[in-house]
Amino acid sequence: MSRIGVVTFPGTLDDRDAARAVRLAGGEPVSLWHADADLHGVDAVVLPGGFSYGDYLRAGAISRFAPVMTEIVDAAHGGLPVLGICNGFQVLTEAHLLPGSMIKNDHLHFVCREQVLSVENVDTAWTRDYAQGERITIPLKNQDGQYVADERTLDELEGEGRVVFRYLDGNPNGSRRGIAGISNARGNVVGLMPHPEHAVEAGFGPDGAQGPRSGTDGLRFFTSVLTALVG
Ligand SMILES: NC(=O)CC[C@H](N)C(=O)O
Repeated sequence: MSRIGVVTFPGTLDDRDAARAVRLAGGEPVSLWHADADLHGVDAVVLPGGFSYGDYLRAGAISRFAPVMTEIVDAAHGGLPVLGICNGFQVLTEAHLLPGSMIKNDHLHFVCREQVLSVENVDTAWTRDYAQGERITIPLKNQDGQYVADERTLDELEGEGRVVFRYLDGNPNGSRRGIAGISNARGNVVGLMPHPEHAVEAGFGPDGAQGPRSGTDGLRFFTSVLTALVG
């Protein structure tokens, strides 16, 4: 059974939900601590949501220097699948595994809602179980969710198909070009602001592709990586 590491920093909130999502998808979650100096042989890593180090300085700016991140950055360059969800996405940009930055939502308020997204690239380790262009609904909850990058970087991301998710039915935070999530060039590292791990169990997540109150549109992130690992 594939072992998926779930990292806990001081201030992480969603590590338990991420571990549960891994388990429901059929994987074995392995807890990784911010101070760990090795990855305990995991096959992939999830950086969950929350407020690591209290979002001091800038969300993700301190976590980037945690010992576990040194290992994750090295392993990601070697092809290890890494998923950053919300605060995890912020950590990935701060660690330069993904380009661009996350700044305050344009309206300067915390947002918490059910968010519709389009899946625009199914050639990544974390999206292969979705259909190209599929519409999914998962929760969004953050204050620093506005994705920004210079025009050249944005053009490059678009040109290389690395915009993996885009907001539909309105842009909730002013993100450039409605970008909700991106990948690295190789497709093993993916980051997004909305939370797939909160939409993995029937009856508990938002309405999704499977019909009213199905609530499982996020589960295929986790089945995707398990398939990618065996395939
Ligand atoms: N849900 C989260 O992970 C919150 C992320 C982040 N700290 C923010 O509020 O922007």
